[in-house]
Amino acid sequence: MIEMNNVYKTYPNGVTALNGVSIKIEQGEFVYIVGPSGAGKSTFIKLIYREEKPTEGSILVQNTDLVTIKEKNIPYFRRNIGVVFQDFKLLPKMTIYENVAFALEVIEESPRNIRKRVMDVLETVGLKNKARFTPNELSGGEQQRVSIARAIVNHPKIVIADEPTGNLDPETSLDILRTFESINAKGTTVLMATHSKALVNEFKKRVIAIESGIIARDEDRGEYGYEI
Ligand SMILES: Nc1ncnc2c1ncn2[C@@H]1O[C@H](COP(=O)(O)OP(=O)(O)OP(=O)(O)O)[C@@H](O)[C@H]1O
Repeated sequence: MIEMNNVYKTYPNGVTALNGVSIKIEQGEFVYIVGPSGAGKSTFIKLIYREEKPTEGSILVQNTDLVTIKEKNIPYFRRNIGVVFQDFKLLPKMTIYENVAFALEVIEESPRNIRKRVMDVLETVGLKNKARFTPNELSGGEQQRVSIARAIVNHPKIVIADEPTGNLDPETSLDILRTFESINAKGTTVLMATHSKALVNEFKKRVIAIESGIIARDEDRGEYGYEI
């Protein structure tokens, strides 16, 4: 579960990105985070995986208090969470296999387990046959599927995606959305910040709209609600 209570975030330059946010997201939900550019969506997301710390308020994620968590415990906490970015963030000199395996090697899995888990997850995203390729030999949609594989290979409870379809065409975006739906169907919470009106209005989910650092709307099966 994700729970924020009266959260404020002011960056060191004085910009207040979140201005009193309270929200509860249960395990297994699929939530779109929408809102105008600069509204605070990425900040909201970064607070959940403890990339940023709130200035005020409380945040509980998977029973971990993200205000009092010790620095040395942050890597353990992050094993609960897979993160997917708009620009994929793949390592260009590594193969697809290595990009995904890297996420496991850093947590000291045995080589045999790593091989099985990486090949299983590449199969899940439909890229088993491209394991030996490097990222620049893949299409944008395929690269995004690799980054999703990397995010889910540890079986996290929560997957967070910050504009995962921002660089992809509509057809490929649909494919990525379906991949997230199948991850969600297995019980993983999915949070997706997006500017895609088409996806939000077609695949109805909970919609949390952030505007000027506050929650402006929170609707089950909501609409995108902005003109683009
Ligand atoms: N590291 C930072 N330091 C200072 N200000 C920041 C930082 N990150 C974000 N901001 C500011 O906080 C506000 C909210 O930014 P945020 O990235 O959360 O918005 P967003 O809703 O994700 O926008 P977009 O849709 O354009 O990605 C903006 O005014 C932004 O300039």
